[in-house]
Amino acid sequence: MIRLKNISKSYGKSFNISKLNLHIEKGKLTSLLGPNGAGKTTIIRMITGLSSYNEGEILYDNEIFNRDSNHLKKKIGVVNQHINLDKELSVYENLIFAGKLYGLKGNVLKERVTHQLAQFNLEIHKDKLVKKLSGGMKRKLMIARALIHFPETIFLDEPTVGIDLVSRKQIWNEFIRLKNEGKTIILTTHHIEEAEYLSDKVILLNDGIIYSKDTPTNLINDLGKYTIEWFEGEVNHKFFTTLEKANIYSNKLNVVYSIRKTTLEDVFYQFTKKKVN
Ligand SMILES: Nc1ncnc2c1ncn2[C@@H]1O[C@H](COP(=O)(O)OP(=O)(O)OP(=O)(O)O)[C@@H](O)[C@H]1O
Repeated sequence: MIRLKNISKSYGKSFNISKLNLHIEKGKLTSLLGPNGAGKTTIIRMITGLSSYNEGEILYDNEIFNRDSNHLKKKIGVVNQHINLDKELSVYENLIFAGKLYGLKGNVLKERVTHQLAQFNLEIHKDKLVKKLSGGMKRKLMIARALIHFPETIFLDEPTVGIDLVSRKQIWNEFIRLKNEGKTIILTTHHIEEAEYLSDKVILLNDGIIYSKDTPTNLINDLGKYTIEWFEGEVNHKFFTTLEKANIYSNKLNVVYSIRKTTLEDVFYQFTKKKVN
């Protein structure tokens, strides 16, 4: 379990996290969702030792984690939001280099690299220089690289940006496989359907403050399981706990409408609208 206790951090006057408390459960996939600038990357950077904080402590299984906790860092894999591959090296060389940084060598290193190339459909590109890869391929390589040492805890900061739908779904399967192996995964994404599909828990945050933490199903049920959607100058939504209540309401509408199941995207949209406006 990862625990943030009373974490405070500020970037001058522009952004402030004050006494943040958070538990991230072991073996689960937890998503951090929030609008641009909510603080998702800042939180991930603090938990992975890439950013400092002013106050508080971070614990991995009751052990204090700081920027010098190298033995704990070896158990972590991080996919950064920004592409930070070595673009003058090939796909294969990037994976070899990353593996060596984690102390892998010989046949073990070669086997891991071969495994990762296969998992992310990168075999045919293995000798290409990174600078010649498409954006989606670079993203896949970022994920393959972060998992080269089979980490226990995996941080994915917008890992599937720019990846096509088919590849994205293959990557989702890989994340589910990792979760089923007992890995702890922390995800940020602007693909809300990705978070709905993958997450055990979703954290909604804005301005460095956590507003909710629950399962996708509970967050959806809290808003109302059924949505009526109609257009009257703008798109309108109303949420209902039962289909019967939605039907009664819809009978009073004199416009074209649709009734559908509420999604996590509706939850996120309502949350963001309220917090940003
Ligand atoms: N190095 C920095 N120096 C100053 N301000 C920063 C720095 N990094 C981030 N910020 C500010 O901190 C706030 C939170 O940024 P952060 O990147 O954590 O948000 P985010 O939720 O990940 O956003 P996005 O969805 O756009 O990636 C923003 O207002 C941002 O401008």
